[in-house]
Amino acid sequence: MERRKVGILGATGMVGQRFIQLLSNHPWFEIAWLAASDRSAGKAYGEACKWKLDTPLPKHIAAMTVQPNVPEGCTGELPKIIFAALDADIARELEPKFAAAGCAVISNSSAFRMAADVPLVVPEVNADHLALINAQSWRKQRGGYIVTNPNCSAIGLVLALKPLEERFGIEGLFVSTMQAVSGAGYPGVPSLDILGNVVPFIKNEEEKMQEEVGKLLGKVDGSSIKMLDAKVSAHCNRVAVEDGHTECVSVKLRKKATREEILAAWREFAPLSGQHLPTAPDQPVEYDDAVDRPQPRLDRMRGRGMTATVGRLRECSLLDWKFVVLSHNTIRGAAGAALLNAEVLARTGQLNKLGVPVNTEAKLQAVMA
Ligand SMILES: NC(=O)C1=CN([C@@H]2O[C@H](COP(=O)(O)OP(=O)(O)OC[C@H]3O[C@@H](n4cnc5c(N)ncnc54)[C@H](OP(=O)(O)O)[C@@H]3O)[C@@H](O)[C@H]2O)C=CC1
Ligand SMILES: N[C@@H](CC(=O)OP(=O)(O)O)C(=O)O
Repeated sequence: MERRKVGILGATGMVGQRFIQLLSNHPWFEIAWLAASDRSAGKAYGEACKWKLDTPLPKHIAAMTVQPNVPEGCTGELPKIIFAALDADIARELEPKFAAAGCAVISNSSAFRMAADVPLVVPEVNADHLALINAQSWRKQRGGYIVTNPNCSAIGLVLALKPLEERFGIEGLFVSTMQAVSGAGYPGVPSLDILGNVVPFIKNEEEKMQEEVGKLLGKVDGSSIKMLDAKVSAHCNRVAVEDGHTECVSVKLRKKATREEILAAWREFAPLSGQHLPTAPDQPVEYDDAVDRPQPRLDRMRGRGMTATVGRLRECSLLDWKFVVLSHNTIRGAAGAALLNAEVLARTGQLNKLGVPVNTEAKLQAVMA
């Protein structure tokens, strides 16, 4: 099968590099275009980027020229599938330009996550929300659209919560995070601030987690999302860990559940099985019953970085149950999340009619039974 050509906006950053790593041998997609800021445009990628990952930068990618960050600046044909890894302010300006040019913009940034007609999606949790793209004006005019994935801490959290919400309902939750430094991009948090230290503040993070969980676990209601009716309180902290966000969660359920019932809900959670999506892990949520797991260094690469590891399930004297969840912030929490969204869009035919006006009848068949 011929691979579809894709582009990466923000290709030189921490998430952009993960996109390159995950796309390098992807069976469905091939990198054909890379863009970053004006500082990088015109340079060879290998010169513009400080490669920080532990696999080598592929030679053919290092030799590619970084393009200007506008659709019309492309030498040759602009790929119609754009993975975007831009800071929110820049994304707010640039992503609509690419959607208006008929591209599927598969975004990591928070800029449009809470917009009423923009899907905020983790495929195992709410793939049916992708139907919202049909309400976007870019879709009607030239076929383009924006799809987003959540904040990296919200992703691990909702993977653990979705099986509980489905079976028991969630009334409220309290979560406290320990977030890796790679979450702040490169160069990110100064070493003198973080070494031997914990910083109990990440700008806007608690607000984003709280509101995104409501949308992710919400229900499609016509052409909008009815938010989950639950109270969410988040504390977010930066810790001296390279990759992997750890979260301590206490949850109040609507229906009482035993420990065995909760473990079964996680174990049996396999909404994408049978879809054969290259980036989907066999087990999206894995429980480890060792007393001292999950740990970022030991567990972040489970399921090739796409599995959320849960552990330490025990009764909570304030709410009902408490547990710990860990997920890789730049794979499951960013580039891998966007890639999985693109794979679902490919499977459901939503990457076919880009660059042409689209009849807005919802064609998407939800991939979840
Ligand atoms: N790191 C993480 O764990 C996660 C990050 N995200 C989100 O993903 C996005 C990217 O984050 P991250 O990779 O960490 O950030 P980085 O700071 O590491 O990278 C930013 C990227 O944006 C590019 N850029 C900056 N200005 C412009 C511009 N005007 N036009 C085009 N490109 C520009 C940079 O290019 P240049 O090199 O030329 O400056 C670089 O490629 C952010 O919205 C972030 O919040 C989401 C989930 C997790
Ligand atoms: N702020 C997160 C990463 C991130 O970029 O989040 P968002 O995509 O919501 O801006 C962290 O520091 O770990």
